[in-house]
Amino acid sequence: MALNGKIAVVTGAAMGIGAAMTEILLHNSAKVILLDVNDSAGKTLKEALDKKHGAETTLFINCDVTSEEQTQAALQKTVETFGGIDILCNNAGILDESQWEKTISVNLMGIVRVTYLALKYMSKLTGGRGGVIVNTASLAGLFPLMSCPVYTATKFGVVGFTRAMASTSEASGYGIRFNALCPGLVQTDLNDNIPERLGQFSNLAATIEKLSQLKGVLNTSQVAECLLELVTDDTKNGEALLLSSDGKTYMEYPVMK
Ligand SMILES: NC(=O)C1=CN([C@@H]2O[C@H](COP(=O)(O)OP(=O)(O)OC[C@H]3O[C@@H](n4cnc5c(N)ncnc54)[C@H](O)[C@@H]3O)[C@@H](O)[C@H]2O)C=CC1
Ligand SMILES: CCCCCC(=O)CC\C=C/C=C/C=C/[C@@H](O)[C@@H](O)CCCC(=O)O
Repeated sequence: MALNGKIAVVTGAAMGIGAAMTEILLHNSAKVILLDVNDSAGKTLKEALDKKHGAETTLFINCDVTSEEQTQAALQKTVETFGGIDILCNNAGILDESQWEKTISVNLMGIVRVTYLALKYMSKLTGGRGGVIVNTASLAGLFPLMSCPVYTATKFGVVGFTRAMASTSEASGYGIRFNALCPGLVQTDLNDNIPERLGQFSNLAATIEKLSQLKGVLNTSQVAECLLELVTDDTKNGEALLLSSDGKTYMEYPVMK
């Protein structure tokens, strides 16, 4: 898919990986709707993007992906303003093992919610143009992270949901590709104050430090490059793209006979 003039929605766009995804999409001439709960960070980023890319190329909407009402309103505003949605990057996520229900609500239920609401506008079955949905999972969606069992569970869920929806879409004719992005540790705010984020497992904080020393820490631009690949390569559907300091590779799954 060529990105020129395409309409992309990015959740969790105000900071970290989402902000880098927004930048690379704009750089490739897409228009981007930034959804985030962090109003001040979203507005600050929008102002900076206006100077660089022009005000008409982006829209920031304060939207909590755990809210059906806010998400529906944000997608409706997107379509009213830009005429459709071609690309959805389900990226919003948190790490807070002490608030495990909230973690499931944002990381897994949020992705299901935004996807189902966006289908109405994207699916060829309901008048949409088709397109691509990329869900930010994690290496912890493929390999267990011992200090973060609930975060791990949500990310395994995201990978499973993505792969199942890829088959659903193919079988039903939505015209939408679904792929999961699985980075290792990335330098963002999510990696600050790790002991507090681990809750009852804070005794294992040193294992994360060890992991970062052993495997290194990625920067957000490296993750954004992988997003670009999953969005633009029309052959990719139902894939999980792993990114670590060793490089990128597609997960190979056994085929059921
Ligand atoms: N930083 C890392 O090491 C890795 C992060 N990831 C995943 O990447 C995604 C982005 O994370 P980072 O950029 O690292 O974190 P971050 O904390 O820097 O940014 C997350 C963004 O999501 C927003 N957000 C949080 N809850 C939200 C909600 N309910 N509705 C809308 N927006 C919400 C935040 O306000 C923030 O702007 C997450 O899904 C995370 O699990 C995956 C692998 C590694
Ligand atoms: C608090 C850290 C935030 C992590 C956010 C992420 O999504 C990063 C996940 C990155 C890598 C996960 C790799 C898991 C690998 C394990 O299966 C094993 O190889 C490492 C064991 C160490 C451990 O479990 O801590």
